[in-house]
Amino acid sequence: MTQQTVSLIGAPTDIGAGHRGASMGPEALRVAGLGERLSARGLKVIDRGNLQGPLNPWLPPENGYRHLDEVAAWNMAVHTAVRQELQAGRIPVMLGGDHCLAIGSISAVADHCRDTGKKLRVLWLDAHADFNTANATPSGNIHGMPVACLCGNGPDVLTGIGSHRPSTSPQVFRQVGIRSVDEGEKKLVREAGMKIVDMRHIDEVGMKRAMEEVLADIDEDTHLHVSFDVDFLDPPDAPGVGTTVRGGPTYREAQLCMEMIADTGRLASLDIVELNPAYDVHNQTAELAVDLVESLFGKSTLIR
Ligand SMILES: NC(=[NH2+])NCCC[C@H](N)C(=O)O
Ligand SMILES: [Mn+2]
Ligand SMILES: [Mn+2]
Repeated sequence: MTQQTVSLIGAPTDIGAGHRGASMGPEALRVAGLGERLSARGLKVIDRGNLQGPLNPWLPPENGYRHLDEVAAWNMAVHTAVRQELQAGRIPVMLGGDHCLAIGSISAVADHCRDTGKKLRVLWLDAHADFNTANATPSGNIHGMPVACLCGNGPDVLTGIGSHRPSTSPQVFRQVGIRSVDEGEKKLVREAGMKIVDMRHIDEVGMKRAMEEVLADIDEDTHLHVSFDVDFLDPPDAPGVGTTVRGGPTYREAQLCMEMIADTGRLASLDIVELNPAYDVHNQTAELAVDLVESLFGKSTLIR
């Protein structure tokens, strides 16, 4: 097999979040050895450095959105960078930054899939559904809205990023690890028919069967994008995030999830978002994220 190339793209901003500090995420992932570990897995790694965008003015929401113009500017930068790496045949790994940046990365992946005739599948690993709208949001923070925006439900400056509006549809998503959905947001995910593997389902059937369900209809034509919100993980293991929710996957469950994704051989792009070093303890959450991303790229403890 030809050697695959991974491009690391830093997007150092907390523009869509309710806590400051995710802007330090890209550097914490580098310090935790992300590039070196992927190289050691046999991948060619190019670090594109960090994108630039507006500073965080830290203002209250206006008309239901906080920092809307700045969020749009950052996402346009992410879109362009991710698109470029895909066109060059590389695997873009977007280092957030908060989860609003998935609007830019996934719209780029969706455009690329339209160009190449691939079938897009997004695995959204998260404690949250991130399907809020200006009406449903309890906070105005746009990191709680990217999935809705990508499905065309959001402000024009965000739903219009990329060459197609909407960029994608709820059918494209499989959400895993979900355990915090706001009241109005629940109604929206139900109406949209969003396929959600929530923690209750993982408790009931186990991570193995839950992931078998999630990965069932992936085939050789699938472009698999993983949007990994680090708050997916159980907070005692991963304190370095702004919005912790108790009762996430254990270390072993998260490993199995990543290993089963790797086994499909279809991973073609990745976001690592919401890592917040201001809340971390000795960079342990960044190190855990790197460990799991290695598994996503095929590291395994299997002996047989
Ligand atoms: N990407 C995240 N961490 N999202 C958290 C969203 C929290 C909450 N549902 C909100 O909309 O404000
Ligand atoms: Mn999220
Ligand atoms: Mn989250």
